[in-house]
Amino acid sequence: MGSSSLVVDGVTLTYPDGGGRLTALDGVGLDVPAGTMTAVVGPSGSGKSSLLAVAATLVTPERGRVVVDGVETGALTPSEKAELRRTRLGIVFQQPNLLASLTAVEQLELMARVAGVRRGAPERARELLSAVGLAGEAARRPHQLSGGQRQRVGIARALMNEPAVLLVDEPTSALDHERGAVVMDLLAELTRVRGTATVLVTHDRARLGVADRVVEMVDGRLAGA
Ligand SMILES: Nc1ncnc2c1ncn2[C@@H]1O[C@H](COP(=O)(O)OP(=O)(O)OP(=O)(O)O)[C@@H](O)[C@H]1O
Repeated sequence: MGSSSLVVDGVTLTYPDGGGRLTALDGVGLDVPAGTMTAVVGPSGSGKSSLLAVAATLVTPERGRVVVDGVETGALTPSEKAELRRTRLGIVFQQPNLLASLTAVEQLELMARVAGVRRGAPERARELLSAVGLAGEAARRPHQLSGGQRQRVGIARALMNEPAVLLVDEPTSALDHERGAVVMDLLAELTRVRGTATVLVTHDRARLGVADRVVEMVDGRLAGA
């Protein structure tokens, strides 16, 4: 699939473990076309977070390739990788880590400023907050938002620089059932509307129906499609 926005191919990653090495990813391959969402499930310690870290270019695998939006990341310098993360990757962490002193709309505008994009940023920030159902909360600071609303600000912020690839770590872990369902539906909709190649790591098997594809990580290997 040459048109996939995210290609992970034959990736092996190990960590130091006592005197030896622990294999966290063992020849993992994953193609994620634009506008589709792949959910990654699997037991604790199976390698799901490691896969996201490799796809995010935060960790360099020993073997294999990671291609983001057509860019081979293997040959990039650290600063080129940082630039790639700012401009082509959207990352949603378990905890959105919003800045306490900034309003919702300012959290998004800051993202644009960091990426060096100023033109149209306020309008785009408001449009994205509206897309995640927070048009009325734009002027609120994190302590004035619920956990689910903060998570949605984190999602909107990740989309601020129009990333080709959206990486999402356990988006519903801090949310109750109903709010978790809202976030999953929202991610599926944003994936289609914004055309991102989305990878979502989750423990929650109840709402996998909204993903285009579900893969299971077991002992550092991917199974199922
Ligand atoms: N920085 C590290 N140094 C050493 N070992 C690590 C490191 N990070 C992860 N590991 C090990 O690599 C394996 C895969 O971990 P990883 O965090 O990717 O799993 P996971 O599926 O995301 O787990 P969880 O669902 O609990 O978050 C585990 O055995 C873990 O202990």
